[in-house]
Amino acid sequence: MSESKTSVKLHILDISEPELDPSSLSSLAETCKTWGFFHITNHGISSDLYNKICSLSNDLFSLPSETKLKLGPFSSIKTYTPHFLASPYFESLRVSGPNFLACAQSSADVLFDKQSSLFSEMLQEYGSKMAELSKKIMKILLMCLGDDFKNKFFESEFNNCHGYLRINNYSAPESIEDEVEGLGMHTDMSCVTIVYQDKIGGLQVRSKEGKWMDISPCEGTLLVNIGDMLQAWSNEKLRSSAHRVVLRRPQNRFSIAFFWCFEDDKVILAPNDVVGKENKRIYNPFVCLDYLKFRENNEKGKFEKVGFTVKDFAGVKVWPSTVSL
Ligand SMILES: O=C(O)CCC(=O)C(=O)O
Ligand SMILES: [Fe+2]
Repeated sequence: MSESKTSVKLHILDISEPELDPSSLSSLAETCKTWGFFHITNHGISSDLYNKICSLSNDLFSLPSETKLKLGPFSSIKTYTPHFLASPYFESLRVSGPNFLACAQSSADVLFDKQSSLFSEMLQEYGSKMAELSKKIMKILLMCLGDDFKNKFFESEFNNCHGYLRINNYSAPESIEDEVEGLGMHTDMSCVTIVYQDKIGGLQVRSKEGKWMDISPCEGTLLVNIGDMLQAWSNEKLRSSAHRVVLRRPQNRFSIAFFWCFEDDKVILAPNDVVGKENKRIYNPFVCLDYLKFRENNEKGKFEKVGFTVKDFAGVKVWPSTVSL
């Protein structure tokens, strides 16, 4: 595997600030256009809540495979992604909102005879805080795109967004001589994703030139990235970057990703004001669910691999202006 020894330095946004000055907004806009990733600080999620969720999730992931397979991918409930589907080192549990409690509890009920509701209650707290954070982040991103865009577009375009969580468990590689892929290259299909990663590291973003850059864990911050839906809606003023996870240490890695998405029947079309007079629209309008299905069908149940991205699905084809025959 090609190794990267370079870390990228990303903008750190203080999400508790009521007003952002123009220079912070322009620096954030630049980071979003170049990398599509940034950190947020003062986010209100305690490390205590995260650690408790990790420890309870660990009880779940430690169960025998046959037990976990009751949750998917071939059962009716479909909240579990086993090893070997995305990567031999990766398994995950999905918890959908807005009722994170009910969703987590229905998974726990299948696996455990007697289970307290602590796990589900914590995921409810985590999920609802993430939904609130996503709204704040989206409003700030709209301010980055244009002066009055928060007032103009938040209620009308983003009010019906919904979120789901994926708790990711990466097993330790047997040998550390070479790094292994914990999660292959992909883009997220969301508007925004918020990732809480532990201290192990290994998340990498692909630069525009195709170079893999490390995103080192940054104490006290959460990582935010732009997904495909927002890349299309913003006419690529915000970038949905390919990323992956590499494992280099003989240790388990753990992360929780929250995906904030448009509603299934939403027609995604960049508003004229967002496209701007001097630019051309680079995506055709499309229905959110059609894109999700396109990804699912093209990956044969696999993970979100690049190759069938939103650009392949809805990008306006550019024909050469002169064709030599
Ligand atoms: O585990 C991570 O740090 C990132 C996970 C990720 O990219 C995803 O779940 O889409
Ligand atoms: Fe991702």
